[in-house]
Amino acid sequence: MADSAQAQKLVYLVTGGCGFLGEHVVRMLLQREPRLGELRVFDQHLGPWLEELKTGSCWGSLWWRGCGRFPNPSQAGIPTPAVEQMMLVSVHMDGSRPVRVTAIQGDVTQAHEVAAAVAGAHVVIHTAGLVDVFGRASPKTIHEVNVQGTRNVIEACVQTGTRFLVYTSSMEVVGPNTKGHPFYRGNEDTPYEAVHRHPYPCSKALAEWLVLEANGRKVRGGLPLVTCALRPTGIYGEGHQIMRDFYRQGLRLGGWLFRAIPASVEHGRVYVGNVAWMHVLAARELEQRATLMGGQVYFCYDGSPYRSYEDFNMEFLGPCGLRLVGARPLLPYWLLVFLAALNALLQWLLRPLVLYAPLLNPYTLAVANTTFTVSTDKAQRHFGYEPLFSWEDSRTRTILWVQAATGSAQ
Ligand SMILES: NC(=O)C1=CN([C@@H]2O[C@H](COP(=O)(O)OP(=O)(O)OC[C@H]3O[C@@H](n4cnc5c(N)ncnc54)[C@H](O)[C@@H]3O)[C@@H](O)[C@H]2O)C=CC1
Ligand SMILES: C[C@H](CCCC(C)(C)O)[C@H]1CC[C@H]2[C@@H]3[C@H](O)CC4=CC(=O)CC[C@]4(C)[C@H]3CC[C@]12C
Repeated sequence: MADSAQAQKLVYLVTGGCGFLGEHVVRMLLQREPRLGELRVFDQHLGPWLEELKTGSCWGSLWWRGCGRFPNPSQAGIPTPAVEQMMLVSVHMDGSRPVRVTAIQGDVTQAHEVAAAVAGAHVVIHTAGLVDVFGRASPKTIHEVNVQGTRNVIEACVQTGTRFLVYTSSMEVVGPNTKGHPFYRGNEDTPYEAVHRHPYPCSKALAEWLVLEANGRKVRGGLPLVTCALRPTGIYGEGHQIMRDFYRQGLRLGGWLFRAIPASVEHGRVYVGNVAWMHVLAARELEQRATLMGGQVYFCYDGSPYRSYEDFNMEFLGPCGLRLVGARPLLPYWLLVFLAALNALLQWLLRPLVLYAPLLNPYTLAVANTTFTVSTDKAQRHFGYEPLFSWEDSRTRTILWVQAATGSAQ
């Protein structure tokens, strides 16, 4: 954004701002976005950590809960959302100047709630999504949140005049595909047959397409919308629930995990702090580099090593006392396929009675068992991204989190 606007304070909205990635994006913006004037955190479930922002702030006295009014609602004739909100005032980590943080409890599937939250924002970072590959939610719900929710965000930008939209997509919009073709250290231009059947990747692919297609649409006031999509591979780091689940599973099994996937199958992983940093940089650079970045996709990458899903997890779980048994998978692949199919059948049979959603199902097995890694520098070339955290830092931070989250610190 223009130099003359150096002093201009920008309003950012982060949807899904209380999720695993969203929280890191919010904290990163507060720490590293000098032009941040107001930060709106929109989520269906507001996290208690938002209140820590207030505690950590010397401006902490200004705080309302359930005030029911949004600061800038009438700007585009948008009604205020009938949701609980809280406002608090926080500061940058360097204590330089205040930033207003507004937490908005809302649902992206509700167009009026999204429009009210977007009104007056300069930039929207849309990370909210239903991440479900285990069959916990129905395909319809996944579609509503991921596709209709994204459509609502785009329409809200157009209606209210917000020009910059960064969408959190996923590697899953590319693959692994249903045929199990490997994607070996590919980039954004690598040809690949992207064929999906599972509701989650289908929804992410459709939502990404909507976002990219919206690039260039005229927003209220006549200027063009500028959009881009970031595609993380498997994200890890502080707050990664599946990592914690694997740790607990290992503890239940006496400190052992059993190899199910060959070590030669590479699964792309990226540290959450770097994914968040990439979002902040992309959002910052969208105006200045609109022609270059508008309508583009970027894989998220950093210096995390290429490993199998299980070997990668052991980088963190090993130092927490777990061991991975077997240089090769202990069970033959056909048996895993059978067990995954059995799980799917049980899920279907039990659905009227109870939700049975184990980690192993035909889809997760196929993803874990198909090489999918990226090697690219597109984000560096287009908007100057360099990972903020080295592999060593990312690893240490994640280990400390697993230890703290599970009480395994020695
Ligand atoms: N976790 C991963 O490995 C990857 C995640 N992604 C994408 O990153 C984004 C964030 O994912 P995570 O942080 O892992 O998931 P998460 O589940 O921790 O966070 C998603 C957030 O969105 C919120 N949300 C869900 N439905 C909502 C609704 N209807 N209205 C408002 N908020 C709603 C949730 O409350 C949650 O706070 C998602 O869009 C996901 O598709 C992409 C690649 C990899
Ligand atoms: C849960 C899977 C591991 C199961 C191992 C098994 C079959 C031996 O029990 C996870 C393996 C790969 C994960 C996915 C991958 O990292 C890509 C993703 C991207 C997203 O956008 C959302 C999450 C996920 C689908 C992720 C989900 C867990 C795995 C399938």
